[in-house]
Amino acid sequence: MKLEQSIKVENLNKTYKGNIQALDGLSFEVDKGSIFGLIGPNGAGKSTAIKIMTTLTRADSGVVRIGDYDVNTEPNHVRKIIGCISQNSGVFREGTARENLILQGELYGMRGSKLKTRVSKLLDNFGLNEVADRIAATYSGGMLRKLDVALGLIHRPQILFLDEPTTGLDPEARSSLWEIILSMSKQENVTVLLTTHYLEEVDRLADKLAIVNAGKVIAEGTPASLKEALNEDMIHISLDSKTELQTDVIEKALSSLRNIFRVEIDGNIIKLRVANASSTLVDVLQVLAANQIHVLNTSIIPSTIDEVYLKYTKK
Ligand SMILES: Nc1ncnc2c1ncn2[C@@H]1O[C@H](COP(=O)(O)OP(=O)(O)OP(=O)(O)O)[C@@H](O)[C@H]1O
Repeated sequence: MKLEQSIKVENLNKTYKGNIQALDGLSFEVDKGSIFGLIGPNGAGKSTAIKIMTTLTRADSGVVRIGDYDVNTEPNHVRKIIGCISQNSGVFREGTARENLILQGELYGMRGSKLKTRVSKLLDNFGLNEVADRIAATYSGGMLRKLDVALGLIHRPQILFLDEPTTGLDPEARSSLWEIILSMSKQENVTVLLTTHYLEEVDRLADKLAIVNAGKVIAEGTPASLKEALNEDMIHISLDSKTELQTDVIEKALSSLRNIFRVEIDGNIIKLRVANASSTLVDVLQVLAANQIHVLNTSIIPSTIDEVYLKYTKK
């Protein structure tokens, strides 16, 4: 069954002055209520895509639909249903968190008890109650970023755009911010599109991701499906340290097997990069046993999203 889409990007092109091509046929779709990661090297075109999707700039050609609206012909409708957190903070540093949130709500036409209740809920959910009445200039980087995201959510957007939201935060602040974003997106059924250079974040958080390079999507899928498609896991085999290591025998024995891309012998551990790890491990153990090489234990280490990313972006 095809899910309802919140974002549809079709064949987007954008060339900046000086003939700098930022987007070259970028296309992808984001399911409603899901978390979607756009990853790619510096200059791949992620921020440009976000600027187009959030109506801050226009594409030269291509179609973008945000919810039920077209960014070119209905930008005002788009702006009402999205929240954006850009790389630069939008917090007014001389105001408190509460004042920032009230001001932002008023900009969206919210007033009275409705606004007050929303501000209290966001201060609560983002753990900003204690500092709510202190000016933002005194906040830590983590608190400022939380306030930024809270500002983006004040008007209950359907779709939240986060451009590198956690850059510069320490691991604890990053994980705490993500926990809140995840919980808010589930509570309020918000679709989240994020860009980040922290690949383990998209691996853990994103339902789907797209790898962008030179302005186009070069790979797309769930983190698990992309890793599976890479089909390059590691096998580590520990050998008995009491027996003398016969490197040449091991290398010769393993060279008869298919599915092994790389063999490295590190002390008493044989490290193999392989395809079809489970069945290859069975073959490896048989070959080692036939050569009287005694194995103590084995482990399969699945490939990471970093490896998927490097494979596609290094091409
Ligand atoms: N306003 C602009 N004028 C001219 N060139 C631009 C402008 N904005 C971006 N570019 C260029 O367009 C290309 C794509 O940039 P963009 O910022 O969209 O990439 P990105 O993937 O977001 O990179 P990063 O990860 O560094 O934020 C780059 O070559 C960049 O130098």
